[in-house]
Amino acid sequence: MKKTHVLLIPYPAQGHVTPLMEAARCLTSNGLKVTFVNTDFTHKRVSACSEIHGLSDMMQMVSIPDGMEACDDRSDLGKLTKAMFQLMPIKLEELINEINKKDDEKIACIVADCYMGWAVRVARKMGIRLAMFCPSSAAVLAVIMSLQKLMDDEVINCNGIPLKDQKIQLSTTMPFMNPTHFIWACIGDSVTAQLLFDFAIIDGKEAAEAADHIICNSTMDLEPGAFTLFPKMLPIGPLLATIKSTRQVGHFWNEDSTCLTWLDHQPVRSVIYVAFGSFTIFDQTQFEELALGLELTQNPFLWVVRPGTSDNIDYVYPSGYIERIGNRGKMVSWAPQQEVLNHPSLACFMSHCGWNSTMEGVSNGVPFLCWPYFADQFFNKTYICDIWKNGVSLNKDDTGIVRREEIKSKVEQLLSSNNVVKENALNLQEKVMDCVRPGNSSNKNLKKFVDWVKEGDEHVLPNETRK
Ligand SMILES: O=c1ccn([C@@H]2O[C@H](COP(=O)(O)OP(=O)(O)O[C@H]3O[C@H](CO)[C@@H](O)[C@H](O)[C@H]3O)[C@@H](O)[C@H]2O)c(=O)[nH]1
Repeated sequence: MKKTHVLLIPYPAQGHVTPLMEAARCLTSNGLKVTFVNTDFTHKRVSACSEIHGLSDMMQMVSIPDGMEACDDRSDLGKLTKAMFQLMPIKLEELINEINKKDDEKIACIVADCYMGWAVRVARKMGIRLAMFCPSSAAVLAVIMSLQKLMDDEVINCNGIPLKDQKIQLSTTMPFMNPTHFIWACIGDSVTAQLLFDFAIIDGKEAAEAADHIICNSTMDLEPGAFTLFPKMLPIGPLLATIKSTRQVGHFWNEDSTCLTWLDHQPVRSVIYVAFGSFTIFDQTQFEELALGLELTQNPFLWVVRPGTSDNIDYVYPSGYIERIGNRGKMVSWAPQQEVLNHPSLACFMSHCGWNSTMEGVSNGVPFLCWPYFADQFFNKTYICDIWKNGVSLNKDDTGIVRREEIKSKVEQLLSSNNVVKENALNLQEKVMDCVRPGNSSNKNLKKFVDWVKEGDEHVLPNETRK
């Protein structure tokens, strides 16, 4: 029997590839055939790190060039985004033509990352239906979809630069947002911010408007305001491999699974898990303060010290540190994070608040110590500390450093016996995990989305508002 064939294309970053691969697994387990298109560069990284565990034969992984030279620095997100915008539409069209020539099951639908909005032009030109995937919070996409209103209200100018230093609300049911925390406004320098605004955000808005549906790694309970404001956004999250007792796929670095055995030997709810996703870079001073702060806490800790990205920072631990810490601390270069967060010995998560880490921590009832670095992470911290109240913030001093005493004091505050934040984290976990149970909101939204892909436009998709 013929299968409906869907093409999925993520932005080439860790926090985009992994959740879209998980979405792909949800689609294949619902009977769809998936072609997953990475950039050549990402494809090599992913293939080098993982035998792609548990991928169904309904899913093929392919790649196209990203428009950069082999020697170019892909951590320059502005340049990368512009290069992809210029070359990838042509390459994607060629790829689809090639697939359609060979394969009886022609591409019926493109599901593009909302930061790869240029896909809308390919979909239109080739007459293929388009849906989008939102790897960040629905609130971030709600901001992108409200660009015109934000310009009309003079919150931002036509280049996306914030004009007001006061918090705004997109609707009365949405949280207050600081325009200086809009995603493009806090990515790197002004040149990078402008390139991202011009080549990802503007197109992302157009594509989100044109797309029939936008599937989101979120839940109705977490972001009711955003999903009510834009009902074409369908929460299907949390997208977690651990829900299906499988392993997360699509890593850019090799996971060090020895930390799971180490966790097995730690007391229940004792370990501080410290990980800052795939982009965060600290300078040596900050690195040392963090090391010494963890030492001061007296708790066991598991710390992901990811190899430096483009600037190849080789961190130096404080003198005698490794000997003093001994087995109380475990440092790894990349952890199987979803399994770590699911481990009973976890007490809290010191995190940069990337959206995937946020969803993974929330889904496991782990309270957060928030330390945002860039992009949407400042807003995600607002969700955690001010709206859901399942975490506390680590504050910088006047020189921009989070000091060791701050780390010690916030860990103690968070882990003290009667802390309501821990209780909030457990309550939130229950609500969020309930959404994926058969018949509940995320599960229904996924099924409706799959039906729409399979059967075409006759399916009207009102957003599944309540469980
Ligand atoms: O040792 C580690 C550390 C992380 N992860 C995984 O890597 C992903 C990281 O994603 P995320 O927490 O979202 O962080 P980033 O990689 O920094 O993600 C980028 O993309 C996200 C989605 O758009 C944004 O929310 C972030 O701000 C942006 O930095 C998660 O699934 C983690 O489980 C591991 O498996 N092992």
